[in-house]
Amino acid sequence: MFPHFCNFAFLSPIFSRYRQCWRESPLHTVAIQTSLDGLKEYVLPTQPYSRSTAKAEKESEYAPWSHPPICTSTLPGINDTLCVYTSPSFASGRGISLFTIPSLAHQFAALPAFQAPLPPHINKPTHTYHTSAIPGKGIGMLASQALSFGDRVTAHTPAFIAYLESELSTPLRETWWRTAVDRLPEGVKKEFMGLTYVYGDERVRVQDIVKANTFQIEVGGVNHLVVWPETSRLNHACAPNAQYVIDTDTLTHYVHVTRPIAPGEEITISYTPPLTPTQTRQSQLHHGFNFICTCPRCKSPTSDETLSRIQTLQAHLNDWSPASPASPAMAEELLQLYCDEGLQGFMDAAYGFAALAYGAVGDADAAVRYAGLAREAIEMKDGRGVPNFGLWEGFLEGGARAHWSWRRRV
Ligand SMILES: C[S@@+](CC[C@H](N)C(=O)[O-])C[C@H]1O[C@@H](n2cnc3c(N)ncnc32)[C@H](O)[C@@H]1O
Repeated sequence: MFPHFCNFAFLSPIFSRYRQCWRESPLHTVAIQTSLDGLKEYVLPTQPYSRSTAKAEKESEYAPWSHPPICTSTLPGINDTLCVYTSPSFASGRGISLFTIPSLAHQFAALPAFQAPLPPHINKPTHTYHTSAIPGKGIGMLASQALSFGDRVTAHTPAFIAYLESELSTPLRETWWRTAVDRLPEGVKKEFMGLTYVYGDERVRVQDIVKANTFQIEVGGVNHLVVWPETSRLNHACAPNAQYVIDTDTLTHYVHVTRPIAPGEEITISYTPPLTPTQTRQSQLHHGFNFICTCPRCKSPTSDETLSRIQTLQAHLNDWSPASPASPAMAEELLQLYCDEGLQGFMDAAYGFAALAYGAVGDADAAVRYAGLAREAIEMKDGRGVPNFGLWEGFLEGGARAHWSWRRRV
């Protein structure tokens, strides 16, 4: 049985913030939903692309894609075809392959990522980390030097993007995805094929790799699975010391440090929403990622009590009725609890509550300080395109005194 894989991504403007699990069916029970006629239109999955083919001479017709797209027949559930699009020259020759519908490939191709040279820090090796085997976790990423809040750990473009569908059978999907991966330049293809997997079944190796390593993004209203090979080595912790964000213009996956990391310490992100109870997180990790989390938060006897106190405090701070017990002291307690739980990468809401709580008692300096921290935390977690970023930007531009919350609790 295939488990499902969960991960998150946040995107705009053609993207939107999204969090969802990828559920896959067992290989042996998946019905082939495309007609046999459609098979005639498939190319051989492992047939290597030859630039000497006549079609390659017309490559500019397909720019930025190097090959004439090869497509499925029209799939009834989406009333469209899915095609393989590859650009070996993407990101200075790192390359990228997509499996998506033509209109969305067009949207991807219009992104700055395809239209202009990428900023030089993207896809550059950094000296911040190295990979190593971690007992019980496979390969992980360890800090190569002391890292501080806000330090950038990685900035990479993806190798593989696939439309999330349930139209194709697992074997057929494997055929198409393999074609997409086979067309990548050798370096990134090797990295992709060397990534970890869940089942170990060679027949579905590409899907297996995607299952263990994918993030999801929504593009034009459609979920896509995305693999960033370097970032894939980040293991999970329920109190992670790093946070990721995706720049939708450049398709770049960034990872930043959210609390000090000592040399040799493992760098981690959270695969699950960390403000859910231990059992929920455990179940998601087990079913989605096939491992039992043994991190300190999962073993802590008081972590769930702290979560419930966090929720109570947030409910009070969100209560603007005259009877509300909300106060700056309550906001400070909330901030402390987030820190105690190791959730420094998820403090945007807590900082926001603090900004409002201080503004509500007429402390403009503290309100502005916390609004700035809320904006910074959102930028690091969700990017600048999300509405909450604009909300705090607006607060800071207008000033605490102009905000609706000003002196609302005096
Ligand atoms: C995205 S990969 C992370 C890198 C992976 N460890 C590797 O060897 O390439 C996800 C897989 O890593 C392993 N993993 C990640 N975090 C873990 C943790 N906290 N404990 C145990 N295994 C973990 C699981 O096997 C999971 O399916």
